[in-house]
Amino acid sequence: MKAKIKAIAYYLPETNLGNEEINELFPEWSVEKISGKTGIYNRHIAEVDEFSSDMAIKAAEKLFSDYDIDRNTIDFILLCTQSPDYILPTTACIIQNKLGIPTSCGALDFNLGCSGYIYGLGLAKGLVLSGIAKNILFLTAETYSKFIHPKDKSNLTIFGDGASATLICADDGFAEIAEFNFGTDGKGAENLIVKKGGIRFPGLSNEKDDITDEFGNVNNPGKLYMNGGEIFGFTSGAVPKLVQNVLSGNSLQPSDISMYIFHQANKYMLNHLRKKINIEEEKFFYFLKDCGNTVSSTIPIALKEAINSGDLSGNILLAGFGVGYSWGGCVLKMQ
Ligand SMILES: CC(C)(COP(=O)(O)OP(=O)(O)OC[C@H]1O[C@@H](n2cnc3c(N)ncnc32)[C@H](O)[C@@H]1OP(=O)(O)O)[C@@H](O)C(=O)NCCC(=O)NCCSC(=O)CC(=O)O
Repeated sequence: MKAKIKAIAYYLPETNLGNEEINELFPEWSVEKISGKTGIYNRHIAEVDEFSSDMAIKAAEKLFSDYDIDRNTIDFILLCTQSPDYILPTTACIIQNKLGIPTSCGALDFNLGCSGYIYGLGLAKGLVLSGIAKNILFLTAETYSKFIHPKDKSNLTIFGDGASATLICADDGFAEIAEFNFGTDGKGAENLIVKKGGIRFPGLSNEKDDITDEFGNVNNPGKLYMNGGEIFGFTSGAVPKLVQNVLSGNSLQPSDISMYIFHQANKYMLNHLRKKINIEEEKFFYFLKDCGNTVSSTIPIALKEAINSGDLSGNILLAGFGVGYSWGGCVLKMQ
């Protein structure tokens, strides 16, 4: 038996945040400076009353209608999110009910960021190959905008909200999910973190807790903190090794890969990785201009766009890396 991807869809919220608006707030960063550094021109931002379940449901409904999928066949829901609607219950349960998927399905959330799509494919493959499930609805959804401090220009330029839906089936689909490689280093936990709002430090962020650092950057323990330099250093070390491990785990050479689709962190990071790993530009997919870094949704969004562009074939190497630290990669064999 093989686990295969049968369908992918995604959803981006309607409200846009363009570089012009960010430049109005932070005149020291011109429109060109932002796009030149990040490769991002626009992000989509969830409405005040729009949450991860709402976005994941929209992505799933699009998947069902675009591919004419019968929701009664879904027997497992996986949701990757770090911005769940509630601490409990699991958001996947709310989604099962709202989508009208049969109660005979399993459903769970898992908390990962930019490596999350790869982990989800791994979990889905395990469920299929063990015979536990046949048709898995794998969702990713993040509303990072609700974590970002309005005065934090660095995170504002990079992250956007979004959701994706992928259907993984037993022996039915356009891409076989081949071999994986995973890694974790919790030493980096402090470098990408929202400290407040869990159980250790409960409560909402409060303006009086704002902290201004020596460079004038403002943050707050209830908002997203990113040490960009440290994350850059981690990624630069971990991802080349990850790619090597994924290639050897699949008994492939770099020349056997027809397209590399990495987590779309930002252009500066992606260009650095592409050059360091020595990947030809035409084999390296970029898709972040209009949506930014949507965390666990960047890979499925880019994969969908690469499929739409019409020339995806052979072996595709996916790689995700980020918060945790956590990383993972795998090969898709296009059918
Ligand atoms: C954030 C960065 C792009 C910042 O780049 P640098 O480290 O070079 O920045 P720096 O502070 O040294 O500044 C160098 C010059 O770049 C400018 N600069 C920095 N950030 C900028 C931005 N966002 N837009 C425009 N200009 C920017 C500075 O003003 C400065 O300009 P001048 O030279 O004119 O003074 C980079 O550190 C990076 O790529 N870090 C990794 C971030 C990342 O990948 N995060 C997501 C992974 S995890 C994830 O996605 C989420 C998850 O897992 O949940």
